[in-house]
Amino acid sequence: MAESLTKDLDLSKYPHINKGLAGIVAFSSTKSFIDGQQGKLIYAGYTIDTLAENATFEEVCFLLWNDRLPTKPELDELNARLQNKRKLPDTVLDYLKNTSSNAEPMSVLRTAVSMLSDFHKVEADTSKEYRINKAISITSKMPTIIAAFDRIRNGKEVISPLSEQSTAFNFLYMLNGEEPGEQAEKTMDLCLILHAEHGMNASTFTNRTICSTESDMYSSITGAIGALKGPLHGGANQAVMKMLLDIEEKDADPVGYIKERLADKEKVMGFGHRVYKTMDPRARILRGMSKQLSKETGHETLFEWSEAILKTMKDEKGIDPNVDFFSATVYYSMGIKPDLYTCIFAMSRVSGWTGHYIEQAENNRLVRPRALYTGKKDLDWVPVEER
Ligand SMILES: CC(=O)SCCNC(=O)CCNC(=O)[C@H](O)C(C)(C)COP(=O)(O)OP(=O)(O)OC[C@H]1O[C@@H](n2cnc3c(N)ncnc32)[C@H](O)[C@@H]1OP(=O)(O)O
Ligand SMILES: O=C([O-])CC(=O)C(=O)O
Repeated sequence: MAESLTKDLDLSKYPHINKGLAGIVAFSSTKSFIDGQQGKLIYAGYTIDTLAENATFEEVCFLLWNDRLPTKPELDELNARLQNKRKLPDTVLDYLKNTSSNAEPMSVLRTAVSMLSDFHKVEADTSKEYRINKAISITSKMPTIIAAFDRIRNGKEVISPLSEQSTAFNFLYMLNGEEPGEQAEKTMDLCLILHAEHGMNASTFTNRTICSTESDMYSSITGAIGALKGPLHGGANQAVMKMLLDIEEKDADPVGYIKERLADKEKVMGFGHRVYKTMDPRARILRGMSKQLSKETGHETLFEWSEAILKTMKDEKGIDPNVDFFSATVYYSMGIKPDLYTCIFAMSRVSGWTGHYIEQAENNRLVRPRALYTGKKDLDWVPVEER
């Protein structure tokens, strides 16, 4: 029942706090469905396996923005619109050139996306088409920001985006300065599909909360990037790689390393999930990709350690890997620097965030939960000299 507009809640009747909002259903959504017991994930009707096998990232974008797959002419049109909007405004490029080479890539991405709003008039246009246009613009520019920053910090020339090819192809081209092969493009495309959407996770919730104040899409996506950056959320993928490289550097036994972490009550990155109580279906797909790529690129040891860690976590804690665990070794095998992994996650998840933004804006109510006050009340004022 809707909260009364004339009467405040009696908080004494709500003594239970759902810490971390666990189990609270705050929105309805057509974007994705997760069965945490069965390990099933659906984007707008299609299982993640169906999409991984058949879709392109651009088709997934269309699906998340329109709740249906595109026809061929619609997909061609979306591809062309994404390709045409990849170029960054000079002011954003200047920012990337002037930022410290030690800056965290996710912080740079967050600031650069926020800067993009300067180049869009704040209009009272609330049409779906207008919002999709903004979603296309942000989605198409995020890969350019990430690749340009990485090249600048390594003293390399920035590569201008292509006005053709897929998001995955163009990103790898701008990052590496050479055209990717078919397999590299396909792997990156698959990673983008797998990370695109995941219900009411922390960054999507942040994005919808900002949207609910009738703020603009750039503000929502900027906030979402900030939420994704943390190691309990998207930041876990780079933390996984840091852990594997630490094991390598210390010449440690991966099983002993993990057992020590657990004995110290530390979290092992890339494991556990608020919703999944079994293997994350994306981790299952990424595991296969990691196995194949590690073999092809001579990183089999990293894959073997990952498998040993997986078994140890299952045996010791009964906890399964999440999407961030095997994506780390997939990106590593592709030669991508670990501190870019969360940016790649963001470059995909922006499709889900913007889909949720549109959905929230079309059926909005201000997000405003309550907190149970546990402080003192009605204290007497003590002048500053007497405290
Ligand atoms: C894209 C994504 O955001 S996927 C998640 C990425 N994050 C990570 O990989 C970070 C590591 N994982 C975690 O910190 C957690 O599993 C989270 C944050 C993802 C989920 O957290 P919650 O649902 O709040 O579960 P919570 O942290 O309460 O864990 C429940 C129990 O499992 C344990 N546990 C959960 N995850 C882990 C882990 N990765 N390593 C060790 N123990 C863990 C907790 O210590 C806790 O044990 P206890 O009951 O004995 O205290
Ligand atoms: O759903 C969550 O809590 C975390 C997330 O974004 C994901 O797993 O992709």
